[in-house]
Amino acid sequence: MPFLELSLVVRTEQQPRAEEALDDLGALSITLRDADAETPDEQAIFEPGVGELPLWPTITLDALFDQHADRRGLAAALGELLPWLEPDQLNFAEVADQEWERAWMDQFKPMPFGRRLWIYPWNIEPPADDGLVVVRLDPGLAFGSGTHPTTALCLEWLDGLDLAGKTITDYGCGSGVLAIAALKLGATGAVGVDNDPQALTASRDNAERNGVADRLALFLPEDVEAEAADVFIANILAGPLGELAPTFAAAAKPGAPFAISGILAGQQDELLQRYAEWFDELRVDTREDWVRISGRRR
Ligand SMILES: C[S@@+](CC[C@H](N)C(=O)[O-])C[C@H]1O[C@@H](n2cnc3c(N)ncnc32)[C@H](O)[C@@H]1O
Repeated sequence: MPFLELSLVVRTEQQPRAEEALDDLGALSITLRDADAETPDEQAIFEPGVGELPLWPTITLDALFDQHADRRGLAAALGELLPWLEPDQLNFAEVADQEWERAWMDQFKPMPFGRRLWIYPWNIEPPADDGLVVVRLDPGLAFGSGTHPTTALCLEWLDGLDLAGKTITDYGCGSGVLAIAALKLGATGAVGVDNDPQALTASRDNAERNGVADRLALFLPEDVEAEAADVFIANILAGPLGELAPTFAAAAKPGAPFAISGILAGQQDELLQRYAEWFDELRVDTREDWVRISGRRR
């Protein structure tokens, strides 16, 4: 399937906001490159999804959209989200599906999180060891392989909970990695929510791959039909986390442990204030430049 690629050249300090805007507009994947690199060999490529903050002075963000996406509409919406954007910072191209989005899978190795949990690429056979909880994953174009610090923060938090017999809601499920990990750690049922239909497809495929599809219900945000859960987790971005706080409060049972991530260091204070309306025992944990807030529904 070919894609529409929107490339954006920005200064380093503009990158987080530009990436958030592309994500909000529904980019299927976002890759970061050094805009000043002259040869492909010099162009270190960051993993898809929300990126780190590289030291390059200028950065090219390559965002993939559905091939039928409206170029003019995207350019106008970006102009509203990023008022400093000049037309010459933007470029559209059609790209063939060269499976390039999978090239990074070669770098994707088994990774441990917490005491028992491991994420394995779908094409590597895990060892037979009853003490390990293994999630087999093919993120495809959806975000969530475990390589990003925010996913890692969430996986470690899940590994530290007693999930036996519990239900969980994973809001912004991406590849389904968190919901599937929770099910493999003992949760009886999970709800995954994402506003990207491609993420729901990836979550379903991964749930099948892990033999937990019958315990995972998947919804677009507008279609959610689910009771409040025993545990709640959301790894999105600070903006939507702030807006969705009342939705999350309603989705978590009284006393439910909750965690949110996707928060850049420095963005946590406003969220702590907002979530204190519904959640207690709030604490902040950090990994690289990213933050996880956890606590308990009042
Ligand atoms: C950073 S990824 C997290 C994926 C996975 N849960 C993980 O931890 O790796 C965020 C996901 O949230 C979804 N998302 C962003 N804004 C959303 C919103 N307002 N409602 C539902 N999903 C949203 C994106 O499509 C994306 O799949």
